[in-house]
Amino acid sequence: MSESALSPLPDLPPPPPALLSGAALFLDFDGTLAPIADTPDGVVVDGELLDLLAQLQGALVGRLAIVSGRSIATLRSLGLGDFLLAGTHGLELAHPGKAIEGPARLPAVDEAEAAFHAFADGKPGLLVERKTISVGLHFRGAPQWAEEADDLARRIAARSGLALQLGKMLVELRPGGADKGSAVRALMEKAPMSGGTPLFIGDDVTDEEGFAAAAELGGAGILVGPPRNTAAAFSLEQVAAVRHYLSQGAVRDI
Ligand SMILES: O=P(O)(O)OC[C@H]1O[C@H](O[C@H]2O[C@H](CO)[C@@H](O)[C@H](O)[C@H]2O)[C@H](O)[C@@H](O)[C@@H]1O
Repeated sequence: MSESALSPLPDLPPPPPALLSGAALFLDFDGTLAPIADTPDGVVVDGELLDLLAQLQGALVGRLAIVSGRSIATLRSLGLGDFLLAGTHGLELAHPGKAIEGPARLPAVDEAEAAFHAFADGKPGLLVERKTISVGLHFRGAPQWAEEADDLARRIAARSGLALQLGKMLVELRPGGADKGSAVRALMEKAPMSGGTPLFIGDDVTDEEGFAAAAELGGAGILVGPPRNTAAAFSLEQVAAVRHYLSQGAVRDI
């Protein structure tokens, strides 16, 4: 029996509100700011969240970035265009009102998308998500296909050179060369994020590189959700707890 099976992972402590003071705040989106929904399109950004983010952005003198697996085009279409955005797991970057910086869509991604469609056709509940420079295969609506979806994505990654990105009930194929950790490091070198202490809040495996980069740079990560092996130092239970935590920063003079 493995050691992890014998000893349950310890609960991480909740983050002290004082961490928000002087923070350069990196926020994951799905599962952190917005609850997980059945499908990618089922997520709505409510006015309360936008107000909270705007207040924090003001209190932190602009040191707030949303770092998501979603493409920047999608984040903007969700109403998040007034914030500094890192999209597609750190591959894309955009300042409010400015052009998106990032690689072009590769032919290999189109081929992967065709292969995902061929696999998903006739299997109700599977969903292919076409993203600007990547493609996802979601099995939240048909978890019985999880293993085969994973096998397929691994095979395509091995022959195409695309990076396999695991997510919540999701496999994704994308160009390599960046992750949420590299996004944190790049953003911390320049205004508005430089000068703050990085604090990364996220729930998914793609957020682990963000937690590690924040810790390396003298800050910390906050894991949203149950205990797991993580580079985060603190945890919050769920989206509502994240919003409550952030609201303490929004009303203080930070
Ligand atoms: O880095 P994130 O902002 O957390 O984005 C990660 C992925 O989020 C979305 O998928 C996840 O959320 C969906 C809506 O709640 C859910 O239906 C799905 O099962 C989750 O995997 C998004 O669709 C992906 O593109 C992001 O990579």
